Amino acid sequence: MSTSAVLVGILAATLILSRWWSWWRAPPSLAKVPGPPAPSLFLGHALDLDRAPIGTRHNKWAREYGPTYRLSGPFWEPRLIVGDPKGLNHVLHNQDFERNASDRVALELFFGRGLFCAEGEEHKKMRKCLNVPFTNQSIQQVSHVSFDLVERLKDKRGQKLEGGSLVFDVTSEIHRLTLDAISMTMFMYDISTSNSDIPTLLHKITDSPAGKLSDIIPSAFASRFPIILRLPSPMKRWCDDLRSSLGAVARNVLSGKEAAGMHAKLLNSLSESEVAPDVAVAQVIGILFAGSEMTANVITECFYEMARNPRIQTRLRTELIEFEVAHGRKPTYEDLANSSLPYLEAVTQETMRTKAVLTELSRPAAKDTVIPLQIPLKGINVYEVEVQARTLIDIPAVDWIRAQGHVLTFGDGPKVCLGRSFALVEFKTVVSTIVRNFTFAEVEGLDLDFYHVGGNTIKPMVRGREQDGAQLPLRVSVVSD
Ligand code: HEM
Repeated sequence: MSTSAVLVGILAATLILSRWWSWWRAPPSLAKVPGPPAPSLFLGHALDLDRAPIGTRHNKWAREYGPTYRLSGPFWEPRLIVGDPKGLNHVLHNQDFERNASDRVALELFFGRGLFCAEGEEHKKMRKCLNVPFTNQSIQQVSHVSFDLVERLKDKRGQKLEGGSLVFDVTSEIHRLTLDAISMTMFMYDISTSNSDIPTLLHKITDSPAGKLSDIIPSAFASRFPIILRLPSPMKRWCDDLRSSLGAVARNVLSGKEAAGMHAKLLNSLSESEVAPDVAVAQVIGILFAGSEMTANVITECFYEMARNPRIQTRLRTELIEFEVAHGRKPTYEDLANSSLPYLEAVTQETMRTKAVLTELSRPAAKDTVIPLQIPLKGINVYEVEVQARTLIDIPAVDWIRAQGHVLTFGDGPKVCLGRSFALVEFKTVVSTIVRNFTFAEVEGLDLDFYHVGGNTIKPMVRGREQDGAQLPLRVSVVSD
């Protein structure tokens, strides 16, 4: 028998024993939490949940079992789903719940040891340093970059369409735009014109489909033995390559050749806080990644909804045209930031409310503790759940949570999104310019579903053509004035 087979055998046996030990030690209250039966003996709900289109499982279970219920992960690992308003607030604001150890190792592989891997005092210190370049004043100073980029995209697309209409995948252009926006504002670096391999690597990492057995089994082991994530794999290779390419950009930024705007503030803040060079590089990489991927996803989801709701699209365009007529100019940063266009503001808020692109916020308990609830556990009428250390707690991005007024799109608590103000202004800049100049329509005969993909985000796929990867084909036409 080969050494690797023996190693896998030992790991499997240890995992099964440790799961059995967890079950045995589990507080009785967790065993009493209601939940759906697992469709697979060994994989629990993991495979089914990862393969199902977004929104089709959690919403149904919440109706049946209430907002707090229990699922099974691979090898009988209990997962507590907390959609209760008081419960989720408690989890997100309390230091007894930390980011998943395997997520932290994965994020360290992605970005290096920065904000995404830190907890407690270390996280607080890093966050204080990184908050400095994200003030409204700094965002205003760099807002022209997004305006210039979207104008460039508008002109390029306008020329290709020659006044007519075309069907094309809108995701790639928007991803490139948001990557350029963050890299140019934060780092004075234009990735698109640099022939860099960064966009291709990002694409490979974030478009790798979830729901594959070959991913679920290792990630089940990784939750107990995070070191597994460091073993050779295509994902690890892409991450290493990405880190070295982004690292080269980051080191250039940190050498401080150019010093203006947000870039200078980030630089000064990192140097004043005496951040070690490898941590500074990790912070820069993390911001580049988080700043491009999430914003692109939420913008493309908005275009999809515009295509499905022509009435809303027309109303938004009318507001934009009326604004231009009344003011003799296009909306500026101040107009967008101060919500001077009420319908654009409503479209933005509604997109943020309904399109959380991070599918779930996972926070395992760091110690044995109790989660208070507003709505009692179904069937047993109890207003709290006892959890033991390492119990995996998931807050899913789903309709019933939003219906209670919790917009968790940017998370909440001490780890709330660092770039939310930046993202909101960028969203409004891109959506207002593109919708003013182009119309979007669904493509007849194509149905789209949204799936959980690698990188824990949501991406669209064409039904029946899922193997082609993430894409959002829409019919785009030029608006004639
Ligand atoms: C619409 C766009 C965006 C969405 C939906 C989004 C969503 C989120 C969410 C849900 C979290 C919390 C994760 C958790 O609790 O574990 C988060 C964290 C974070 N986001 Fe964003 N984000 C967006 C844009 C951005 C941008 C533009 C940047 C940077 C310029 C950014 C940088 C970060 C960073 C650094 C964190 C980690 C915060 C910490 O751990 O303290 N995000 N984001």
